[in-house]
Amino acid sequence: MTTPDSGRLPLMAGNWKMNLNHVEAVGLVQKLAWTLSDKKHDPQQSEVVVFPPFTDLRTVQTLVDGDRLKLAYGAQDLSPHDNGAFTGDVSASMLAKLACSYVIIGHSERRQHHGEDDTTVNAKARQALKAGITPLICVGEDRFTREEGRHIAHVVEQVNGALQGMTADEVGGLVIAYEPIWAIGTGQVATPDDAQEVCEAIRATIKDGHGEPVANAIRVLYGGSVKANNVAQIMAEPDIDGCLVGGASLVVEEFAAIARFYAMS
Ligand SMILES: O=C[C@H](O)COP(=O)(O)O
Repeated sequence: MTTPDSGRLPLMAGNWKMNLNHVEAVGLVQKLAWTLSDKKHDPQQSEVVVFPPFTDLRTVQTLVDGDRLKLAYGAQDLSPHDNGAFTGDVSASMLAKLACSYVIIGHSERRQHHGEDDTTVNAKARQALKAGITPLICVGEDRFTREEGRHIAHVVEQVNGALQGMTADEVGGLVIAYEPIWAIGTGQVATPDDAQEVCEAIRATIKDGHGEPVANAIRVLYGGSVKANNVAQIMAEPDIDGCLVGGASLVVEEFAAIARFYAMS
């Protein structure tokens, strides 16, 4: 298999959430890099990114740089502010100093537990872009919204809110992850058809707002109970360019298999 017809390099992102201390982070990153190399992972077939907690970022940076690992890394959140009296926050420029390539923004757990709305997500995404870090913006509906049949409208509203006021160039470099909340950590992965329906709507929204070339360039991921045994079906969908993986990214063999979805028959 070669890079998909879309020309978009699949992205397999491992969100560790609030797990692993720095000793465990060293173990996981080393073992992941070793496993991918042992299994002859082809970086032209998928880009692999890990998202450790803030406290592990320096450790991961040192490992990736020192051992020239073929892994990228990013942060799970950032401040919407430049700097100043914002106790506990971490700024985009701090993450840029740690050479983070990506930052997750608007994960449903941030929206749910920290009251983040689309305005916050937009402000954070702008901070990331200003610092040269690629935002990975999460959107997705809860079970109630889906049962009412409002999931597409809900996600489209989140996407438009997150991208408010951005230029086509800025939008073209983003990653958007569709994560239905009811699928996160539940084992209830969305069907490929359901995931495709929403990812297609996300791309259509980008096309309406920013034009076809931008819509064709942007990578749209699916997240929610992705495992080695369901990734191939999800990745077969034309508007899904990768996966945002939680629990399974903490298990090296599982995440390595997900990253190597292209090798599954
Ligand atoms: O960021 C990752 C998502 O929340 C998915 O988590 P999960 O793979 O454990 O369902």
